[in-house]
Amino acid sequence: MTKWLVCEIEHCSAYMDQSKRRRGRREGDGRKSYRPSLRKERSKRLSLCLVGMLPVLVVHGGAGQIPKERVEMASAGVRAAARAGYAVLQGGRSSMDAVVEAVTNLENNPSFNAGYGSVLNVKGEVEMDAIVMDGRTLASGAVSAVRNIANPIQLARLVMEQTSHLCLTAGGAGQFARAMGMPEVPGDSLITEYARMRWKKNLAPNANPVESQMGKMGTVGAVAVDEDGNIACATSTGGMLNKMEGRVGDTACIGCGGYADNRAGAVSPTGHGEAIMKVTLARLILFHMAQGMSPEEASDLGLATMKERVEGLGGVVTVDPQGRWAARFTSTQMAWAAAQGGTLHFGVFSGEDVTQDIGDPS
Ligand SMILES: NC(=O)C[C@H](N)C(=O)O
Repeated sequence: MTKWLVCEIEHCSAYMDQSKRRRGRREGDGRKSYRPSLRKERSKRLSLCLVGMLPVLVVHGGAGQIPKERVEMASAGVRAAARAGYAVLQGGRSSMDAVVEAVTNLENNPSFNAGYGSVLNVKGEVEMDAIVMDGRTLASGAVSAVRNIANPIQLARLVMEQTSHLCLTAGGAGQFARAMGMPEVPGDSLITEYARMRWKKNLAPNANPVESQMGKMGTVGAVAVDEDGNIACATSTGGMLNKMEGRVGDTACIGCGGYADNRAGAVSPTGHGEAIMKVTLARLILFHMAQGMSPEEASDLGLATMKERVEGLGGVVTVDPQGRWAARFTSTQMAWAAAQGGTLHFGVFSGEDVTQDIGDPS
C-alpha cells in the first residue's frame, strides 16, 4: 500500500511538471493541439494513479448448490484458474488473453459444467455455448450448440478475430473450427461419469431438470481489467441439464451471458439461462454501473430484478474500469476467486471472502 501511495504521488507530480511544460509551449506557439494532448495526459495520469488496483481478474465456477463432497474441488478449481489468468496479466498481456486463459483452465477441469464435464442434452450429448467480449472496441465472438471441441472459448475468440460475425452455431461453428485447424475430439471424451449419472436421473418422467440443475450448476466465466485499463469478459458452458437438442442459452448471447465495455466494466453471469436472457442480465448490471452504482450494488440489483421479475436465480462476477470488483449470487452457492495486488480472494458460501497470498499454492 505504501509503495502504491509513493508511486501515485510521483506520477501525479510528474504529470504536473509535464502539464506546466505544455502550458508554456501553448502560450509560446498557440497550437490548437494543446487540448487533446492535455486530455491524453490527464487520462494517463488517472490510470497511473490507479496502479494499485490494476490489473484485476475475477472468475466463477457457476451458481447453484454445490454438493458437500464437491465444494473443495470447485474452490480449488476457481483458485487455480484465477492464478493462471492473473499470471497472464502480470506478464503484461491483455485482459482478453487473461480471461481466455482462465476459462480454458476451467473448461479443462471436469468439476465444472463447461468443456470436459459439460452437462448433457436430452439425447445424452454435449452441446456447448461460449462468448468473449473486448471492452476496448465492443468486439465480441460467440459459439452456440457446438460439439466435439475441447475449448469452445477459444473458438469464440476466433469468431471475434477471424470473422465479420458475432455468433456461429452448431454445424457451422464446427466447420469453422475445422477451417481454423482446431482439433476435433470425440463427443464421448467430453463426458464425465458424473454428467452421465445426472442425465440418466433426469430422464425419469417425474424429473425436474431445471430444479436439479439449480442444485448443481457449474458454468464458468471470467472478467478482467489489465494494466492499460482494458476490460474483457469470457463465459463458457455446457448449458442446462437435459436441455432440448439445439437449445441456445444466455452464454452465447451478447448482453446476456457476458458484456464488456471499457467505459462501464464487465460482467460474466451464470444461472438459469432463460431467466438471464429475459432480463439481459450482463447489460442490465452495466447499465446500473454507468449510472454510478458500484459493481456490488449493480450486481445485487440486477440479480434481485431477475429473481423478482422471472423467478430466476444466478450469480455474476463484475469489474469496473477502476478495478473495483464483485462476486455476487442469489443461488445458495457460487465458487469464485479474485486476484488483485498479489492477493487472492475466494469463497463459495454467501458472505465468504477468504484471502491468501497469490503465490501460496494451497
Ligand atoms: N449453469 C449455467 O449457468 C447455465 C447457463 N447459464 C445456461 O443456461 O446455459
